[in-house]
Amino acid sequence: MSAAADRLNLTSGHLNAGRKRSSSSVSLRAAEKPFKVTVIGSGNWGTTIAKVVAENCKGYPEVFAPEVQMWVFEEDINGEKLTEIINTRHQNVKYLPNITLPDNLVANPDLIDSVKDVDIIVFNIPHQFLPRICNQLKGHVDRHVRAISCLKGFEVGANGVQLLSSYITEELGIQCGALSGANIATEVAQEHWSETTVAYHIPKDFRGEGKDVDHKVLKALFHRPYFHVSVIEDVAGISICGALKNVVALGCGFVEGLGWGNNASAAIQRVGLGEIIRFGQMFFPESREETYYQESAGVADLITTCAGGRNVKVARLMATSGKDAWECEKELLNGQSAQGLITCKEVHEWLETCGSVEDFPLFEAVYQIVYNNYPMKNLPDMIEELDLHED
Ligand SMILES: NC(=O)C1=CN([C@@H]2O[C@H](COP(=O)(O)OP(=O)(O)OC[C@H]3O[C@@H](n4cnc5c(N)ncnc54)[C@H](O)[C@@H]3O)[C@@H](O)[C@H]2O)C=CC1
Ligand SMILES: O=C(CO)COP(=O)(O)O
Repeated sequence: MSAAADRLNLTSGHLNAGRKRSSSSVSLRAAEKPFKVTVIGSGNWGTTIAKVVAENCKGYPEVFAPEVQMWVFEEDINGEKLTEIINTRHQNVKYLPNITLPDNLVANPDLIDSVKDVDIIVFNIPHQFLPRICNQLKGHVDRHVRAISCLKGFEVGANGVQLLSSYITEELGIQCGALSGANIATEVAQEHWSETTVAYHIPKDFRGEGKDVDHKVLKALFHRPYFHVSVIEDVAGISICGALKNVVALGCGFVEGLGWGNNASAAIQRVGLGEIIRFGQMFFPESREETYYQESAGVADLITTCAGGRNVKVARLMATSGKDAWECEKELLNGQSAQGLITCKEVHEWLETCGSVEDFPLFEAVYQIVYNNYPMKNLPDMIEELDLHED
């Protein structure tokens, strides 16, 4: 095959869409051996991303193996296994109802079997389950496998506060980037247009174009006509915003539930964005400030989550019902997870460890409301009292 012939000219609607820094070229080298892709996770976002990935793997057989495995945490749904329902009716009736999934997406309840001979793993589970999943995967994933984390959260432990992509790299010894954006799953699943950001560092042991995963391969894997992808390098920036906007969204839900309206919600988002950026500067100096403003994973995700995400809904119900966070999550989400409830605790623990709680009054206020029943109506004072700009 000639050099020209072995390059795929992906349609302009594919690689060329939008402003893109990483993929000025529209050509993508056919893989020597098509990359085999597995998605770990089958919740609301897990299933949506699996649909996106399966559509592209079917569309680009020169680059990807058409069959995509999706690891499913098996559940019994009215006497039927969820995996059987997905594989026969091509719907995830519990976590993404009324969306038809591609028939090349195969649900697999066996985690280890789902990553057999895999080249690319897309992690997409609620982040509290990641340590157990990584533990199970240890020894079953080759070091040349590449990964993308779609999770939003942090891991806080003996190593301090860690990005989930770094945690995956450390636990499994594989290169891992991240995908994050203004992406309410059901809207993406319904193929309403949105943008996202993928961030990935090319590893030192990169084996070459056509043999290994690079920015163009990642763009081909995730970009759809209805899901426009920007590929950048700032893994830390997109991950910090993805994790922390869930905490800010809880604050928005509280003031909305109290009936304070749009001004109060905007004030929470303003303060929240400032704290997100400060958190990045203090603990992940490698993150880039422009990521927060320019990328979908930045302020756009903050806006969409505060407008219509699950975290804001749970917090709103807490305010209107007086019920605790866990009751509200259970009542509203049918097994899905409002990640901000866990992230605000992780952030609090980390900030306490490093004596920085007072630098992040909104994050701390959200934590105190969720875990220690502080009155939400005191939120403005809780932010003001600790305001760094006061004399
Ligand atoms: N849903 C959304 O709109 C978006 C979510 N995200 C992020 O993606 C990540 C995954 O979220 P979703 O897919 O929405 O999950 P989800 O919130 O729908 O959670 C349900 C999933 O958790 C699984 N699960 C329950 N118990 C488990 C266990 N013990 N071990 C492993 N898995 C278990 C369920 O089987 C199900 O697949 C989260 O970090 C979330 O913040 C990111 C963008 C959009
Ligand atoms: O991350 C999300 C949108 O990008 C979804 O936010 P929620 O988890 O609050 O629904």
